[in-house]
Amino acid sequence: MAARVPVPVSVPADVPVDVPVDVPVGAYAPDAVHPAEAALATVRGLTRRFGDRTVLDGLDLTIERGEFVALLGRSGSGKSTLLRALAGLDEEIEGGLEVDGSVAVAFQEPRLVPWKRVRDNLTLGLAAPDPAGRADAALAEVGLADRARAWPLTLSGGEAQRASLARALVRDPGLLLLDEPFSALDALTRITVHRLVLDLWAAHGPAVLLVTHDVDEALLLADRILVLDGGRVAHEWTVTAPRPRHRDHPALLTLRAALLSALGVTPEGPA
Ligand SMILES: Nc1ncnc2c1ncn2[C@@H]1O[C@H](COP(=O)(O)OP(=O)(O)OP(=O)(O)O)[C@@H](O)[C@H]1O
Repeated sequence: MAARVPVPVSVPADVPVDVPVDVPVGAYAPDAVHPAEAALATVRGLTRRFGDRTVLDGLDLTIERGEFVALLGRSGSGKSTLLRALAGLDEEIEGGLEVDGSVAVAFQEPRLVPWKRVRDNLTLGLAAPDPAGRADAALAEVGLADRARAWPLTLSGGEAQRASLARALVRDPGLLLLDEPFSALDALTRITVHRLVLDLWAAHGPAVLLVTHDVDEALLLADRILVLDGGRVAHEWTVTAPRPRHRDHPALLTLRAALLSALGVTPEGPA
């Protein structure tokens, strides 16, 4: 069964296709399996082929409202492919995929439109009352109230990434997809942005699906950690350690070892 995923229609022509987009409720695969009552996103038998290569192979996944999920997997295992499918950016998927809410995406590079000021990047394609007011409120939340009229190229890496988060959040998404958004940041900025993301998550309550290569990042942030392998969710752990978490928490150390093993990393290096 081929899922019918519409191309988002609310995006103006000059917007790169990969800026956050609003995906209307029920826009996915009308004939997909209905999600369980509380589930925000339900994926059933998701398959994606590129030529004769099957990258996602009958993948099942459920994301509950408000939960923070981290997705790991070896390079090329299909993490970004899954995110693109959930964002409604891939029309060639097979299987059932349903999201009961709007979806926003933040990528590894902030991908701000360089010829638009920061505030205008946030309001681009935003169909909501008082877009400028909403944008300013979101910028204040990420500590960029004074950069609303700045050009994106004048922002530091951390500022640009915070602007990118604000651009996603201003859409008040039910599901926030984060595709390695912290990987290009230096270690100190990364810690600050981790805290910011947890604060924003607590304040706004979206479900988050974070793609990361960083095992510790997943352990510090997520309620649930998934490992993608063979085109499916091959491993899954629930993280119950209270937040704020410290990486030396005994439960996290045990989980860390299991995760590294699932990713094929031994203490001596890759298996
Ligand atoms: N448009 C495309 N055309 C052909 N092959 C593609 C396309 N997009 C992705 N692929 C292939 O699908 C596989 C999975 O890619 P994907 O980017 O989802 O992996 P990933 O797990 O996110 O990898 P990484 O961790 O390296 O970012 C890769 O082998 C990639 O070459």
